[in-house]
Amino acid sequence: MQLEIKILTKMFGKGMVGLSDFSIIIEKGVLGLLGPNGAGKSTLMKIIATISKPTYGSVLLDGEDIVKNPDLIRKILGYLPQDFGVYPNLNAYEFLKYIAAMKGVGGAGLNKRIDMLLEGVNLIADAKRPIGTYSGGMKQRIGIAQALLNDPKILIFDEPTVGLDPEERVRFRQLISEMAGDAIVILSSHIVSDIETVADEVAIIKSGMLIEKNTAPEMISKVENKIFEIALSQSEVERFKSQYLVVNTTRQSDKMLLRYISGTHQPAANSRPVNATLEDAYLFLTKTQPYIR
Ligand SMILES: Nc1ncnc2c1ncn2[C@@H]1O[C@H](COP(=O)(O)OP(=O)(O)OP(=O)(O)O)[C@@H](O)[C@H]1O
Repeated sequence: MQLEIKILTKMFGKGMVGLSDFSIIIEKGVLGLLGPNGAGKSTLMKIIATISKPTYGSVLLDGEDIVKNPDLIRKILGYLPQDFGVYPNLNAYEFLKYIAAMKGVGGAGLNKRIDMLLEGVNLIADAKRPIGTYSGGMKQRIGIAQALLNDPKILIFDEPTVGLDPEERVRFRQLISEMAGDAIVILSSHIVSDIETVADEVAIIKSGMLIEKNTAPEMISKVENKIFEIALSQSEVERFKSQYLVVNTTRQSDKMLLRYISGTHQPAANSRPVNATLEDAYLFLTKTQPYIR
């Protein structure tokens, strides 16, 4: 299975651009979308989920355009939107049965699948109380379960880990690894480590355009030997920031410890090299690299 997105553009009123000539090929596995606020991640996911139509461009599922024929993807799609709403008076079982009916999922195995999903998102114990009484993280988990109801071949999760505590984030990653199988899974997050642990490939988006699509180790290799730390006094920090791309600043007794990317410059005197992370690569690529056209 393959999704080929070709020169996709989404323009909103008043000249707002959601996506601009965006092209990417997505194949089986987990693709993590990273990008600053307003980069276009949700816009891209909504168009693939056929919730929104592009201004122009096409989305081909194994060669067939789903913009023209949305039913091709809808029956094999699981989607968790960013602003997932629930019916507060229904309990988890009732809600999932309702979504199953809307998706046309039924049959003898439905109750078993609902139990398995509720187990997977750790909601069995709370499954009989109204969703309106759930915490934000619990609502997010019922959202994850509903996206998986129809054993989808294409799964789209818009910021699925928002509101999840660390233990639930680990559980989510396990669930995705178990469920992914032969599916295409697309997920966005602002938490780089969430993407790094679960994604086979990462796409970095900025201003509606693709900056890089690669595996996390390949991206990290682009900043290998470029990451340094230096301890400076408070008065030296601003000048240093004007010369180098500083990715993190922490206080260390009377000094400031700056983590920075040397880029094409020589590292500053008295710096020490440190191992690069995906977060460093992300910041380097979003701050310095041109867009892919
Ligand atoms: N309905 C809309 N009307 C006008 N502009 C919109 C609309 N939806 C999105 N945009 C604009 O399109 C751009 C991309 O937005 P989008 O929500 O896709 O970004 P995002 O990467 O998902 O951001 P975030 O990480 O903050 O969720 C932004 O500039 C946003 O303001």
